[in-house]
Amino acid sequence: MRTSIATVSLSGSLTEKLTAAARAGFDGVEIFENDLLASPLTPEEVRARCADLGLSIDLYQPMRDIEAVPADEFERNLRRAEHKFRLMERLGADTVLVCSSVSPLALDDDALAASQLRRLAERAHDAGIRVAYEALAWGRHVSTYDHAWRIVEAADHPALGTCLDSFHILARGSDPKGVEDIPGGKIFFLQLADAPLMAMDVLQWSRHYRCFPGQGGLDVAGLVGHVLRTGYDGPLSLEVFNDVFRQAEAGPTAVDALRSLLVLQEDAGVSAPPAPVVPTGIAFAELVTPDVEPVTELLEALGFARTARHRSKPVDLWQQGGARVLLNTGPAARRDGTRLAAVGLESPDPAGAAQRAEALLAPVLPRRRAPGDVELDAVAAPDGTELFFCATDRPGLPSWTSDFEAVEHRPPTGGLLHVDHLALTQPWHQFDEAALFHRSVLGLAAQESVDVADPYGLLRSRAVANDDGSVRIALGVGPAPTADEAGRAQHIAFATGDLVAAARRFRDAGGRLLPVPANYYDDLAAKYALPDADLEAYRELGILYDRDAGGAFRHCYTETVGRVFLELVQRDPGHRGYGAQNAPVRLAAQHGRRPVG
Ligand SMILES: O=C(O)c1ccc(O)c(O)c1
Ligand SMILES: [Mg+2]
Repeated sequence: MRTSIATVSLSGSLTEKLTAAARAGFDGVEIFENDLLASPLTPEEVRARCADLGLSIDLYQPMRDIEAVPADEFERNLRRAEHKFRLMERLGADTVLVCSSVSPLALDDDALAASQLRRLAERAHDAGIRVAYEALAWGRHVSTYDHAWRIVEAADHPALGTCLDSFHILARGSDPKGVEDIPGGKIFFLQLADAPLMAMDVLQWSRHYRCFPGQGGLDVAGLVGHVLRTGYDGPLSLEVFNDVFRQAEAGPTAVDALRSLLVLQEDAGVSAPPAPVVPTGIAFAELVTPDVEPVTELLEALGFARTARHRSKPVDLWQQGGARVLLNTGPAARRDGTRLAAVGLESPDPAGAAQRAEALLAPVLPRRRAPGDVELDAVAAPDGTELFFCATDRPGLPSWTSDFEAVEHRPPTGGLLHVDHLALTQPWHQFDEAALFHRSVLGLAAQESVDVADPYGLLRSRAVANDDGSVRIALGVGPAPTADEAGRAQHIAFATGDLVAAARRFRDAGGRLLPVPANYYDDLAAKYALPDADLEAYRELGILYDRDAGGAFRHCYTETVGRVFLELVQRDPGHRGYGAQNAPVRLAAQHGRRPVG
């Protein structure tokens, strides 16, 4: 279907918005009046710019406070509308949005609303324009889509139809099934937005928290299904008012937006991109570091062994059980400091996973980095983390390990089994985008997002995982664009069957665990009836404890190197969490310590 986006959804000047929409691949735009008023371009120039960019102008919006007013007021409104119709002719836009009145002058009189909208439609018709009447959820007398439709039906003019907006419909809790009672030809326009579920005033909710479909908690795909069953064949158009997107760069936001529409069309059953190929494990986590010594010391104290070296690049493979860490000391490392730069995802079908990613607009990375390297499918996540779809020593598929040459090593010793989870901190303006990306591109399921108090702000965290928990990624976002190191830190968590033993071994090998205040253990003793010996060991080692219906979660942390720290985890098989309850204590402890390296 044709895709469109309202200019209000993107940041920047009108020109920047149009360019971003076109580059992302949208077919058209809704021109938001304020964007035009603030633009130095004439309407003719905007029209030409859109034509150059291959964008149609699908809607001009909004006209406000038109209908159900006293006669003299309505005459003034008609005059105002005539001006806008002439402007639309210059723009080459043929559909105008009229939102239900919020004016104190508006009367609760449907017959009056219908007759005045009919007169407006007659004038519009003469100008070759169609009027799409939309119920704002906070409209003074008309606030539901079915009410707006009854008025349109009563007005009965070919140039008058309705505009449906998923936010207004779903935020009001209207039954969307009734949409199917509207003839598709009378639905002149369809605007789409999602929103996180919040208990707040609907106007504030709409103006500040709308997000792209799939990023919030509304069933936008279900609504689209109802609309399509009417025979509606106009564009799917995004209209998102959002405080974060207003500030974020328009280019990436537009790509994010189009991805949401691609996923929405898949969910609504109108398109079938290559199916998701859900990863079945973490093949490796790659750290880049300019400062190899502290990282090596950490890995050695944890019992990792350096088992192999890349044939052509300064990359070492460190291994212990099924946990593999690549340590990259190449040029990128000197640029950005120690960070988690890439993740190898064990994939049942690496090429299929890459096709899915590409269809959903993920930037595809070169398959072969250097002559002689194994060809690997890889894409970039929104935060720049490289995701490799790969196979580890599986028959019939090239293994990424073939690029590595074994080196002599002592056996690994630390009792670590595999990667329990990865925690990737997202740029502050890309949190919702990241969750949608990991869910849709990788086929992972997202848990609810949780708020975590940091001493200097609030962090949000949302985990995505596959069914058996062999891939778990915690996406976090810092409190502000300028979050300090603790707020921006990433980590790798390794699973062990015996955390107390693993932590002791690490400490005895010279590793430093993040100390946890005694107050925490007093509280833990009050909360859970833990055996004294366990509590003593936890206190001694800085082990944190959490429990849900599925069992216990014990974890502790190493010190931080650059942006990265490591976590040791002992997870009961049924536990689904990540120790969010303990995160404030961990963050406070980390703020008190400067990272090494
Ligand atoms: O918030 C508003 O005023 C507004 C304007 C136009 C729309 O289409 C809408 O959904 C909301
Ligand atoms: Mg709208």
